[in-house]
Amino acid sequence: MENVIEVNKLEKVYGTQTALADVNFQVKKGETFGFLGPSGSGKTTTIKILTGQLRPTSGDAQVFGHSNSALNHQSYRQRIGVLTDNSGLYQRLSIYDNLKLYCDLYHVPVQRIGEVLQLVNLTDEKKKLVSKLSKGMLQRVLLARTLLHEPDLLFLDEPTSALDPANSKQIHEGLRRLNENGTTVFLTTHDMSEAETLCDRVAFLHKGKIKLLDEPKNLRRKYSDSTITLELKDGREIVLPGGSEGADVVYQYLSTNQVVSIHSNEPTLGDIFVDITGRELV
Ligand SMILES: Nc1ncnc2c1ncn2[C@@H]1O[C@H](COP(=O)(O)OP(=O)(O)OP(=O)(O)O)[C@@H](O)[C@H]1O
Repeated sequence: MENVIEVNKLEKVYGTQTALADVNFQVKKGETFGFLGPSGSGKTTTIKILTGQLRPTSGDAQVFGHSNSALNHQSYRQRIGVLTDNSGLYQRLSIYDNLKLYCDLYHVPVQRIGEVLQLVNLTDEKKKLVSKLSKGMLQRVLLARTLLHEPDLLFLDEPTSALDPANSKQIHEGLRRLNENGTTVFLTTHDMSEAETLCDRVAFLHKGKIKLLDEPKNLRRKYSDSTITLELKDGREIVLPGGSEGADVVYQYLSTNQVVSIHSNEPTLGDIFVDITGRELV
């Protein structure tokens, strides 16, 4: 499959602070790629390099075949969307009028407004003034604006941080619909459940280095201890080894009708991250 992003030996040093050290990864066309890491691990620096806002100290970041020196060109910018926390919305205008202004400015047909509002589930709210919106709605308007020019590649830096679960879910649904339409998404987050929900593959970044890169299900399988937990009707929980030894015991409890539930003990992405780096995600 075609690679949309190719990053080789990327390094970024700010003064004496190394933000990225020998970072290598590829993002395939149509995939949702999660760049995960705690605060200060280098996520924003990577997005800034990939969107042409920052030059790397060394190494190469290619997007759509353009090398990093060409990533601030207009032709590249038209193919990407970047969701940042910089709102730039007009408070006294409605959602619709804000989006229309953007359409006029960037020569996007106004019919597109209806499509993007539907994607972020704001069709019924389009006449509301931006000054009256909740944080979650505001974030959805910003996402809608990012999508107006139909970018092939979307960069999202912590899209749901500071949102409540209901609003995060709305954003996730919009992103899933986009992904179904073939948009490639590069997402940074420190929210591991968000990554599990949305990402085809994830990279774990720690202190500017990629520690792991794979599909979430492969990582969970790789780091699973293969044990099984049985919850019994008398309230006990029994942890059993996988394989035939555990299967025999499971069968005995099942055949005597004592079992409430059976779980395989797969780790979450958060567990794996802590295992690899020895620290919690914050
Ligand atoms: N302009 C800058 N000047 C100096 N150091 C910087 C600059 N920008 C970032 N850094 C440092 O580079 C490292 C990586 O920062 P970066 O913002 O990329 O991390 P992050 O993973 O996006 O963090 P967060 O989740 O808090 O946004 C940090 O140690 C940070 O202090």
